[in-house]
Amino acid sequence: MASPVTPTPLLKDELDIVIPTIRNLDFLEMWRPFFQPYHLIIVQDGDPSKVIKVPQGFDYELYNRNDINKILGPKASCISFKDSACRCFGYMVSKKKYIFTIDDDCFVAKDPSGEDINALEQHIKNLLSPSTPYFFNTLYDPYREGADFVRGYPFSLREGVPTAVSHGLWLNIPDYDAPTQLVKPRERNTRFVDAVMTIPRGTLFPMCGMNLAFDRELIGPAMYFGLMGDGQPIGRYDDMWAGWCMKVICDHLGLGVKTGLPYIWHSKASNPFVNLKKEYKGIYWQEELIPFFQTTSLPKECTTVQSCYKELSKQVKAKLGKVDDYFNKLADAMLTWIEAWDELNPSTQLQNGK
Ligand SMILES: O=c1ccn([C@@H]2O[C@H](COP(=O)(O)OP(=O)(O)O[C@H]3OC[C@H](O)[C@H](O)[C@H]3O)[C@@H](O)[C@H]2O)c(=O)[nH]1
Ligand SMILES: [Mn+2]
Repeated sequence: MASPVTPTPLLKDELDIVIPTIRNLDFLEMWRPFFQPYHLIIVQDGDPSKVIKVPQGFDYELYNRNDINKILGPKASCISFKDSACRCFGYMVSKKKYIFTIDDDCFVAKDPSGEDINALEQHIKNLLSPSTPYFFNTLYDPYREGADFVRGYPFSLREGVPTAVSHGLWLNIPDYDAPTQLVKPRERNTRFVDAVMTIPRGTLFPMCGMNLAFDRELIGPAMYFGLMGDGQPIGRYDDMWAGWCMKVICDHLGLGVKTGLPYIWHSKASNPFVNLKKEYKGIYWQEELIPFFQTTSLPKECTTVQSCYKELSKQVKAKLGKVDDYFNKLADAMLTWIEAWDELNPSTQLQNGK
């Protein structure tokens, strides 16, 4: 009797898993059944002389700060140090169409039936099915098995648009800001919501980098996680900044962003006092940043992610430079990022990421 053929994991040779880390990578043992077939890109932050042990059997490349400096030269200045924002270097050096990024304190969660959740498989499903940013489907993801568009949903919109980003969530430790963490230190997220939905066009959202996947060819150059951490006045706004820039560009280019399933189990609460020191400026700056992104418009001549991003950098400098000089530096770093991206990925300067 022939042994059952194990199905080839979806996108096995078209997806890289990017992990920022300052710790050991034992968490991979729990993910082995789901991650082992895939190539890992490990971005080691902090002291490059520290040896990061990768469990046996994983196919990976590892970059520390010395490697980043060697590969990018002066352009390495745009890659953050001592902040998880460094993960975006992994997006830049990857050669694959898709990226899944996960933190090293995120583990396999269980769904209400007690089954292990293959977060990677769900992200791939999210990315391979269209999004519906122009009209909200009240039964959530219409492309999901057992669901569809509801009555009154325009047939002209049922084809949907390509999905650029899949934003997953977290059981146990929720991704709260420091003030919320301080007032609710024991709060845990126990609610499993069985839904995936498209974030409507024109709506921003707080993108968390903990459990995130995206189509690198559609939106990769917009996934810059900014200037954070060492030497910078702000931290823990890396993924937020990337999410706002990305969403404005996705809306402009007609691409979709989904949030919801899959869940991971977030195991470690970082120190709220340390977090407060990192993020406090962001808490009041964002009251000006959000209106900026909500009112930003990109000219129709911007038809590639790179051209959109360069235009966004110009507007950041013009309109946010007066909030704080940091945004002038960030606007310049956005341009450096795109230059570095194009140097490492010469073939991606195409129309609309196609
Ligand atoms: O200096 C650093 C600190 C951490 N990392 C790596 O980044 C991942 C997240 O670190 P950690 O789990 O300690 O922080 P959280 O507060 O849970 O992270 C959330 O908020 C900040 C970021 O937006 C992050 O994406 C969120 O998940 C982890 O893999 C650390 O090893 C680092 O590279 N450099
Ligand atoms: Mn964490």
